[in-house]
Amino acid sequence: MNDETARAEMLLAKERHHIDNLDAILVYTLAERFKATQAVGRLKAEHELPPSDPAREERQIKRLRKLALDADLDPVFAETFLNFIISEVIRHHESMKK
Ligand SMILES: C=C(O[C@@H]1C=C(C(=O)O)C=C[C@H]1O)C(=O)O
Repeated sequence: MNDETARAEMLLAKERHHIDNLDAILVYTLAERFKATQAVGRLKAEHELPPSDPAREERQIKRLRKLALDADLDPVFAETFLNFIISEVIRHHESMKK
């Protein structure tokens, strides 16, 4: 292995370590989000409120698209990702219904 390859390997390992830390943040963040949405789901089930709230979702998507643009993240990706999470949350809320 020449010096340049060795340096590339070192940079790769460093970036991958950074990625691993970011993945951990994502997992813990998602876990916290699902804990919060579970609490919302319990309230909805107890008070016979509908599992989904399309108006709230519309506001969230609008806000998230703006945040994504500010953060240099593809807003279409951000929207798809949030919709994926929200549909899982709604599925949980459906199953909590009495
Ligand atoms: C968590 C809620 O339930 C649903 C899930 C949402 C979410 O995951 O952000 C948003 C709106 C609802 O469709 C809520 O009503 O706040």
